[in-house]
Amino acid sequence: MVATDKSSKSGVSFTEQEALQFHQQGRPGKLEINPTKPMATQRDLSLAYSPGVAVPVKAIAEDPTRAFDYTTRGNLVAVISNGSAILGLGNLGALASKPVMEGKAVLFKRFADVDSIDLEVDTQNVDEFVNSVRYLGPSFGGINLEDIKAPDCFIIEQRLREIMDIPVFHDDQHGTAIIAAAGLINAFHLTGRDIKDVRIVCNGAGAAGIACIELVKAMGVPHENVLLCDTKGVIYQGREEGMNQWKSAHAVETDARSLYDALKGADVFLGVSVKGALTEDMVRVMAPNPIIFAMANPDPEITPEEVAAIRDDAIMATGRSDYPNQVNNVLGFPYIFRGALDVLATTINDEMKVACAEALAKLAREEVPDEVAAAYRGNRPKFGPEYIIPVPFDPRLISTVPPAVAQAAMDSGVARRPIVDMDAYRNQLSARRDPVAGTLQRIFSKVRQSPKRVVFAEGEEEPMIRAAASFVGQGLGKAILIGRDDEVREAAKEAGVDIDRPGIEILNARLSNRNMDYAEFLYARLQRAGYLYRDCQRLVNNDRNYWGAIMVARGDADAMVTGITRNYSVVLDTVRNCIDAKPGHRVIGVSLALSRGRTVLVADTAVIDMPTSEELADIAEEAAHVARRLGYEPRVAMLAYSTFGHPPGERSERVQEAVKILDRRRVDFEYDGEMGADVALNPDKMAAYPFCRLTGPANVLVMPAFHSASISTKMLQELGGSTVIGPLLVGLDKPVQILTIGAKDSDIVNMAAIAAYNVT
Ligand SMILES: NC(=O)C1=CN([C@@H]2O[C@H](COP(=O)(O)OP(=O)(O)OC[C@H]3O[C@@H](n4cnc5c(N)ncnc54)[C@H](OP(=O)(O)O)[C@@H]3O)[C@@H](O)[C@H]2O)C=CC1
Ligand SMILES: CC(=O)C(=O)O
Ligand SMILES: [Mg+2]
Repeated sequence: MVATDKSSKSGVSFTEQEALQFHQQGRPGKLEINPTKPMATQRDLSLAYSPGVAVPVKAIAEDPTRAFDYTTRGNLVAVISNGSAILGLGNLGALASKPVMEGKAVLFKRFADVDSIDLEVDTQNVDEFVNSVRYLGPSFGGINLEDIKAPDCFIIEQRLREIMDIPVFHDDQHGTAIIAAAGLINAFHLTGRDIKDVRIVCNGAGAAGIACIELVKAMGVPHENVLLCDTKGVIYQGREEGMNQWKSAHAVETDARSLYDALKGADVFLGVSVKGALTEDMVRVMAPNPIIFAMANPDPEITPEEVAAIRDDAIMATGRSDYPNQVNNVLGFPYIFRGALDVLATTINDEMKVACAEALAKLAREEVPDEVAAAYRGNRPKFGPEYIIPVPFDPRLISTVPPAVAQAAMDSGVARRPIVDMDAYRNQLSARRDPVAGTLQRIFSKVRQSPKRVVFAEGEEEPMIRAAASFVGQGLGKAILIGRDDEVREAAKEAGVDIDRPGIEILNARLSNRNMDYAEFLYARLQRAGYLYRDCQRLVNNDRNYWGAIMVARGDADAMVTGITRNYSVVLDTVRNCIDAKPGHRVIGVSLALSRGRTVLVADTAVIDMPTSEELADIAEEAAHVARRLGYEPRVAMLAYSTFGHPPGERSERVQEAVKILDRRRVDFEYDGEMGADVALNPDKMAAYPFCRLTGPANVLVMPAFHSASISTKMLQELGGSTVIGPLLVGLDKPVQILTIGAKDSDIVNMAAIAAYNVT
């Protein structure tokens, strides 16, 4: 396929082939199902399946609410579509809608830890669709209808809501309306408008359009102040063409016939139609300080650039993540369902929707605290025209929106299991956030604020090329691919990457005029280590890792990633021949192990084989420093097979001695040991040692030796389901990150960002 660049001025760009590759790589698609109970022994099987499973069966038969205790039902939402209105792409059928529905399912998981499965129902017949869904009630805690065209969606939703005793929510209607309402509340606030006086034009009289204007009218906008338009123009009283009962309900008496007519003097444009539907001429005739929400996906009715070119007084929002003010239902559905599921709500009613809109609007008006600022691109956002709505990555959403929704469900009498302790509930919600994404998001945001030039040393390798393109596409900086021009181009073609996009440079070391300088630089460092000038020349010319590391050492690049084709220790030796340790630091490897609700740093996972006590203390200091760079307040556990002297042994004594060294150094972080990993991580076990100086479970684990560090992180990854990032190489004077052989392009991008962020 021809590589078409889907780019925008704000940085995130990709080719069509990259989008396909993203979906194809690894397991095709975006989700898989994992068991939550062990299935290892005969006993496990007896409990999970016959005969043990009969016990919950009988319990549920006696009391159906027990299904929420013994099955996935309470946390499971189906995303169901027939593909009749896929985004703004039209009726492309059930199968073609699957990528969107899978996407929605993973967003449920990512943002609110709601398990979700997509179901594509292959019928365009309303009755058949209703009948396919109505009998699925026992399987799910909620039904999210998606991308079903109007007016069918109104009938389908209404019928299913009547029949089913779980929330049925057509997100394109209510999700969109809720988020748009939140944005409007704030835009009115900023422009000093009274909701009773505003004149709104909504283009698109489908699922999203009808729901948006119903909600704004419910909020106080007078009926006659809202003009609704569709492909035939304004919906006026008496119009006959292309009408249905839902449109008729919003027909008004007016002389306006076209969208242009309707927009003369209008305060608000709500676009839920198609790309390009709003023209510059139309924007010109709107009232001063117009509010323009161009929400069609994937491309808006008009772009912010186009609006900015003709007037500077508009408040502009789109449905896209790469512009300010993203009015997208992803801000709503994960949290609305989270709140609804957590109180076993029978439905999602208007009170819950309004509570969600108000909670979102309020959040955007609040000061952005430090730990949240990092989730926003560029500078810390401040409530204003460019920031009227929180961004999807705002980590506060999970602890603020579901409680508001749950409270509204309780107050309006639809909660089957009310929440007793709201504060405790908020804390539980925070722990549901995916820490992998949170940590990386923070790093990515920081790097975007000061983009770097990063060497991707193995420039002829396809994963490196894809990673370089993704790094540049995400606005993280410039990528320098080291390799022969024609080889890199050939590999880029295979990878579907537009290698000539701005921000990517191909550098052929052999042809560079810096060869001699670099060889001399290397010779000066290695001449007393048995290397001849010629050896250095050969290394510089032939070994891309030497070239890249010297570029970084000399300041010709800011950072480097490499390692997908060579052994870690070989690359590490190369790097150390070119770059020293930072003065006063020790070079070590720190791995980040991320599992649900928890991130721990493990050290040293890369360099020192059998550390002495002195070295263990150094490792603790380095790792604590990295923890702080990553935004964690370190609580360091010095690990051993023993805990506080028992059972005794030589390895444990070394660790005890390391603790004494840290005492003498008067370091400024919490540490203690020696202790076992269970004591370090489990507060109940730590409680058996009341003298332990850690104030909570450790988040930095210093291993007694390289082998235990390496073995334990690999086991965590393979058996424990943790994501392990690293080892990150820390303590070097200039940032270089080494990957493991066979790393995927997404791992490379993460490491490149970490290198650019410079954790040291
Ligand atoms: N940002 C967000 O969160 C969301 C955005 N959307 C976007 O909103 C749009 C509509 O989605 P949805 O309501 O589900 O789709 P529907 O198919 O239900 O409705 C589409 C509506 O748009 C109208 N329309 C199409 N082309 C034009 C045009 N050129 N000028 C005026 N009206 C037009 C149609 O008119 P007619 O009735 O005459 O056929 C119809 O009323 C899509 O682009 C979708 O991506 C949807 C949900 C959420
Ligand atoms: C965001 C969404 O649901 C849509 O565009 O259809
Ligand atoms: Mg949709």
